[in-house]
Amino acid sequence: MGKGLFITGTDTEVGKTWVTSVLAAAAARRISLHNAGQGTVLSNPLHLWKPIQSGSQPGDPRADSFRLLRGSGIEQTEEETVTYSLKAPLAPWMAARRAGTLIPWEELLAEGERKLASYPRLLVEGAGGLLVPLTERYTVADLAAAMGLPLLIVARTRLGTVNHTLLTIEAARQRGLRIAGVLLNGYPGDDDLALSETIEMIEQFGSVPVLGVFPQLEEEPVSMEEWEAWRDQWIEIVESRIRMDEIMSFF
Ligand SMILES: Nc1ncnc2c1ncn2[C@@H]1O[C@H](COP(=O)(O)OP(=O)(O)OP(=O)(O)O)[C@@H](O)[C@H]1O
Ligand SMILES: C[C@H](N)[C@@H](CCCCCC(=O)O)NC(=O)O
Ligand SMILES: [Mg+2]
Repeated sequence: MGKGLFITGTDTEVGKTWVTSVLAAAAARRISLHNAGQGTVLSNPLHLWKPIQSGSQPGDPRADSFRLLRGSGIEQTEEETVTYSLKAPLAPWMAARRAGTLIPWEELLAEGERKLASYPRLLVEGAGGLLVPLTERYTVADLAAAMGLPLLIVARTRLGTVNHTLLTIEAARQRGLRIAGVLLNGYPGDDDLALSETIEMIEQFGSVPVLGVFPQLEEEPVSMEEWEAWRDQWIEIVESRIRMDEIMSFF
């Protein structure tokens, strides 16, 4: 069985797609360097999966399936990246219901199992936060639990995030989920004291490590060349500010 991490967030729009793609880019680079040192070349060192996306279709530059691949530089198709795409920008259960369908839960789990068995490393991005309903019975947390993957929780840096993060941690623990750690995203660089206090509160009350802080940067690029430069810039940030060894010990 391959190893993997399930990336969730304290909310929708916290930066899960952004964080997942730059972690994948940095991890792929590390793996390629390691393999080259050993004289082996692996074309796909890791695989990305967005089980369900709502509000966009493959091919749309705003779709998570598109941005995950552009941001990471990982070579896989968008069709391999996302399993179900739903038109309405809503919780997947409701987006599916509005489309007159239901996400087939057993098939979704089977696809997750297949991916875990097929790839040495898998990064999975949820939709919205941990308790977002995917079907009339199951949430994002149930998918992470069924796949047996530890959680990486992406949170904001602004006021309010301590509460959101601790609630997410508590809900995860209640469901028996393991937590690899928390990543804070979008720090505007304006108050280092408040940032370190936020980290201290999350670590002390949540008993989880905060594995790094991503700064707030300019908006995402458009052209291929811009995406490449964007990636390089983020790989440097990951290598200098994120505890990548600890993150990679999980996948
Ligand atoms: N560090 C950052 N600096 C600047 N903008 C960012 C940063 N991280 C994310 N963004 C922007 O914030 C928006 C939301 O990010 P993203 O799409 O990654 O959120 P998400 O948690 O994946 O949301 P969803 O629940 O829809 O999957 C995007 O427009 C993204 O470009
Ligand atoms: C539409 C969003 N972008 C997201 C789903 C977010 C659902 C949030 C529901 C809620 O917590 O109220 N979809 C997705 O990640 O594909
Ligand atoms: Mg996303």
